[in-house]
Amino acid sequence: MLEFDGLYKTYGDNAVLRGVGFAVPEGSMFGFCGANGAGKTTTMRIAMGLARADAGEVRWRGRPLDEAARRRIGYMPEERGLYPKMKVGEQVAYFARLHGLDTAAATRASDEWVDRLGLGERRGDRVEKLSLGNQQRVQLAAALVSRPEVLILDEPFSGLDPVGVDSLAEALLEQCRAGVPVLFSSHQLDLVERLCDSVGILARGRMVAAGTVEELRRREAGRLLRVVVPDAGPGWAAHLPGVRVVSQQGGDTLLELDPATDDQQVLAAALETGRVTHFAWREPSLVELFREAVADPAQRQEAAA
Ligand SMILES: Nc1ncnc2c1ncn2[C@@H]1O[C@H](COP(=O)(O)OP(=O)(O)OP(=O)(O)O)[C@@H](O)[C@H]1O
Repeated sequence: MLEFDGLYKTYGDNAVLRGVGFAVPEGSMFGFCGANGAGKTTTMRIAMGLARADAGEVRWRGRPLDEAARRRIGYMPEERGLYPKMKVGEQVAYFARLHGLDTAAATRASDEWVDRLGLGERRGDRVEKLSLGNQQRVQLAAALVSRPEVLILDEPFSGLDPVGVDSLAEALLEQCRAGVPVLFSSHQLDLVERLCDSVGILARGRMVAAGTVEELRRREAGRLLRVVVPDAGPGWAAHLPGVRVVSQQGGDTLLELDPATDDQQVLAAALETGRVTHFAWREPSLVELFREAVADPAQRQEAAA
């Protein structure tokens, strides 16, 4: 288990982390989400010893991470860290040697990962000649080449085309299946939903939501109602008590109901407009869960008032 426990970090008067805690079991994939500037990179940098926490610690298999343990972590930093003049194959082999492989093993591992990430034909090219997405693949190969026990990846999918996304996703799932805990940050919530066993959403210095996507959904279940009323005017639901109109396109309306609101009253109001062709609870998407979780509670109360 990779555990983040009670992390605090303040830069000047900016309290970035205010008690961040979560765990990534071995063999599972954790999607680390949060708005820009929420503190995801800071959390990962603390794990890697690149920033110091004011309080709290990160443990791997019950022990606080030290330099030796960190050498067994595959890390992809946000700022990336490739040598532009080095050739792709040499670059990946270089990272393998940094993690303790001898020259022959490093070359073999480099060849394997360069091929698996679809860079075989670029092996002899300098990194600087590669597109951004291909440089990203080299960076990933560098994180994977030492057969790490843990993977910590800062926005590994950003900038990749769909084929790149698929090959990266497959590589990460394979690591998971081999028992490696994988933590990655991403703003691509569809990907997080598709790949991750669990998700954490960071906001206001804390994990405001964490669990499987199913658990997060259940927490919000029974709140989103889709009603299709083809003959209704645009404002038909605007003044219903305990109801917020999330979206409306033509008669296709998505409503959020307060827990105490009676759905049958909403149905009655819908019928008053004419035909009702669809009336059903809808599971929130991860994007909707994210919006809900990161929304400032004070603003939400204001909006409801
Ligand atoms: N070295 C630093 N000195 C001062 N402030 C910093 C430093 N590093 C990060 N911060 C601040 O900490 C906050 C969190 O930044 P961080 O990069 O961890 O967020 P993030 O969730 O990774 O954001 P993004 O999704 O945009 O990458 C931001 O307000 C940032 O300006």
